[in-house]
Amino acid sequence: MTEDGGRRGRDDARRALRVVGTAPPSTGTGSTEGTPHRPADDARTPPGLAGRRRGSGARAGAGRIPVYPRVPTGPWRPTPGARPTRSEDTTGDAASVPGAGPRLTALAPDQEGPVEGPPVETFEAVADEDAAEMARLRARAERFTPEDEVTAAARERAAEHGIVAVGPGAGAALTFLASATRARSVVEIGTGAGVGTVSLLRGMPREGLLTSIDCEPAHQRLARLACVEAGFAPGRVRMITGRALDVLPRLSDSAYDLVLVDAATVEYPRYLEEALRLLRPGGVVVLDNVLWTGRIADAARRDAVAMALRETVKAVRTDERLAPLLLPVSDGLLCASLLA
Ligand SMILES: C[S@@+](CC[C@H](N)C(=O)[O-])C[C@H]1O[C@@H](n2cnc3c(N)ncnc32)[C@H](O)[C@@H]1O
Repeated sequence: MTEDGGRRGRDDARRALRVVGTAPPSTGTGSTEGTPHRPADDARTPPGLAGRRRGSGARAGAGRIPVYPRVPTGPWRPTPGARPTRSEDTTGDAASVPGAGPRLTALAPDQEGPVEGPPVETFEAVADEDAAEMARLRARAERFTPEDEVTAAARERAAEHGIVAVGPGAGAALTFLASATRARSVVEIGTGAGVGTVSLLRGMPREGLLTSIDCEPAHQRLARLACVEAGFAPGRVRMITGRALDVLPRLSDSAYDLVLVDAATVEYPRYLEEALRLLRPGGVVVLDNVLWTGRIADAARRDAVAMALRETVKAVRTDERLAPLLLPVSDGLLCASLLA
């Protein structure tokens, strides 16, 4: 595609985002739904582990897991055009970054009340009959690639521990993307019970290394078990325990082929920025749960999760450096490749 063609397409995409106006703020239900409960030790020197930042990131047998107290947070605000500040000093071991280890749980933005702000942009409305037909097609696509016993067991453990694993369709898409891009170095933000981890590893070449970040060590134990059951050597995965936004700045610029985002939804805009910094040209970022079981399209929802997801979707659609694609599998897999 020519540059003009690319720009025209993106202009169309921008127009397709509907400005819905200032919808009445949702009151917040106190529910944690929509904030999927998303979890240092590898002797291998991973590709891209920091200590050697290149440039400034200028391109633009686990038991039952206890329920931990929520981390109090201030209200989330949209951050148009903002880049997170990162310490210049990024030397050190990513496994010992501040924030590693403490017991955290995903944020509960719905409990923080509505977010005030500019008019909401969301997806175009779809006629009911179209939606019903699409739902049927999606259900078929979801069952097109049946899961094996290993994945089914990992999924069951995820459910037992309250972890929202990637859906079957999304898992198949991850294997496909890792294989099609021959992804040798992959970052997974949100290890969970390892359903996504195993899906990615199955598509990666044998020499590939997957770096997986989660703030819950217990979740990472479940994921390790899933990897062992799937027959992957421990050296194929580097688990880093810590908060994603503490760990990610320590990974090197332009060193990764694929980044999967599946942790705290309210942090998606910042994960996206980090992911674009980590990717090499031609690399692919994949964000799970962007359709949020359809709730993202409801303009009346102005809570932090909805706002963060919309901000992320808009950023991916309008960034001229990216070739975006929304796969309506599972809960919505937003993909984008970084144009070379
Ligand atoms: C939706 S689950 C990931 C599911 C995983 N992809 C799978 O398929 O099994 C999200 C994970 O992100 C973790 N998480 C939530 N907030 C986080 C944060 N701020 N930093 C790191 N991990 C986080 C949770 O502990 C949880 O294991």
